[in-house]
Amino acid sequence: MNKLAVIGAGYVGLVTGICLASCGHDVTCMDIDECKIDQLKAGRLPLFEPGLQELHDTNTAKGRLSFTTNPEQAVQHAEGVFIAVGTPPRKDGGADLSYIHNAIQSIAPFLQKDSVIIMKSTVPVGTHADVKKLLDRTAGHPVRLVSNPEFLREGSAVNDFFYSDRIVIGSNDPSPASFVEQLYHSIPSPVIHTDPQTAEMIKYSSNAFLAAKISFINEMAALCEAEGADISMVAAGMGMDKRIGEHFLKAGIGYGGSCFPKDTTALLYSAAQQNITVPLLSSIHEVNRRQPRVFIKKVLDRFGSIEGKKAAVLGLTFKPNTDDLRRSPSREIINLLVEEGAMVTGYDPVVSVSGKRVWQIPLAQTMEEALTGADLAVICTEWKEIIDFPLHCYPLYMKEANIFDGRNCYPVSQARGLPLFYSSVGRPVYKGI
Ligand SMILES: NC(=O)c1ccc[n+]([C@@H]2O[C@H](COP(=O)([O-])OP(=O)(O)OC[C@H]3O[C@@H](n4cnc5c(N)ncnc54)[C@H](O)[C@@H]3O)[C@@H](O)[C@H]2O)c1
Ligand SMILES: O=c1ccn([C@@H]2O[C@H](COP(=O)(O)OP(=O)(O)O[C@H]3O[C@H](CO)[C@@H](O)[C@H](O)[C@H]3O)[C@@H](O)[C@H]2O)c(=O)[nH]1
Repeated sequence: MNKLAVIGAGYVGLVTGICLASCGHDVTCMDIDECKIDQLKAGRLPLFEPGLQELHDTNTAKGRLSFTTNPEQAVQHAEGVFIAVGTPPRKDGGADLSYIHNAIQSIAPFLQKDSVIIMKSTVPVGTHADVKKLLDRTAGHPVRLVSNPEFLREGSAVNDFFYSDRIVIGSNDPSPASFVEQLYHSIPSPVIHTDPQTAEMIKYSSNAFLAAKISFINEMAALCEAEGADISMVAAGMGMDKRIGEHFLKAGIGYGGSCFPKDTTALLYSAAQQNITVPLLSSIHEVNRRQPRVFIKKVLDRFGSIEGKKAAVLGLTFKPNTDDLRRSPSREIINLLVEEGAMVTGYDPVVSVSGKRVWQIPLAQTMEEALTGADLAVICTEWKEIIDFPLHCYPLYMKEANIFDGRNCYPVSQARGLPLFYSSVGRPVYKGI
């Protein structure tokens, strides 16, 4: 068992720290955000992630987890130090590495001579070499640095950590690489060892490929609508081919979140820096950018104008089982509805109860409240609560049950015979009114 530090107690930092504590390691999580650390010290997680609070409580009780804002305290005895700070997009699309640089500068003076720094943050190819130089210079001695990108998904992060499809370890030196591998010894996932730049590239290529699957299926959905085919069945039929695979073929209003949008643009930026044309990559991004507007056109086609209409937007987070609103397609959908003059009320199973004020719109406390008196409902996130809310209940609350389902939550057959209008993505429209 090892003494570890995690720098950055955000999504990845907390999942990494708490799960590694569950593997038996002694972990200190450090963040510059005092509110976050105070909250963590008081036993509350600053984010919603199924299963994480329970693991946090167990490991805190066992004395394996602690939290601090002090970099020296975090790293002075640590054999391994994970860097998990953000790498948000800059205006030009490139990744902003200033948080990485600041984190390195704050910890380097306090590192043990033989400790291993492990890069969990998603960083552009080539960053490893630059960070290594910065580390050596600031620490005043050579520091061992390993690239260890993270592949967890929000909403299923705990499971993804313990049952990861692979653990990628990028290093030119076998000794720190095997140190990192043994940290994960209780996790039954295959390990792939590469050089650092290949590890960095695996992360970006994986996200770009998954984003490509989504943009591809969304483009096919548009064709399905024109031809009267059903994208759900098309995806099922395609996915049965093992070479294609069934996952990430759900058509909808496009991908959001803190990763796909920023990582595809960062890759585009890197390609431009290298003077390499990447038309496929550009299209993935472009198709996704257009997707909310394509969806709202269905609303406008139905109503002509939505000026003064009451719209309920169901689901605000970028996907279910998280409270993360970063780059959520719901935001663009809401902006477009408001731009067209609609009066929007939002509902989200997690955000509504949090008491947060989101995007300047009123939030209802229940789905029924959001739907009451509405002229149209737009489903943006496939929360279980929304899927479980039967289609036949919409007309009970709405002024007129015009439902625009951006996540294909219901089988179209469920609409049959009901007094409602049901339009989804890539599937036949049902006009019961
Ligand atoms: N969110 C995901 O699902 C996910 C999955 C895989 C990889 N990633 C990558 O992991 C990295 C972190 O993402 P995230 O979603 O956890 O970000 P986040 O914004 O949730 O958390 C980052 C944290 O780092 C802290 N921080 C900033 N500067 C610091 C410093 N100098 N010292 C200590 N703490 C500092 C911030 O206060 C914040 O709490 C990114 O590179 C992201 O691309 C994210
Ligand atoms: O078939 C699909 C699958 C996903 N999405 C959307 O794609 C976005 C991202 O979803 P998902 O990938 O499940 O969530 P993230 O938590 O953003 O995880 C992605 O980004 C992380 C950060 O890099 C990686 O670690 C994960 O492997 C990668 O899946 C969400 O808006 C989803 O609604 C679709 O529209 N259709």
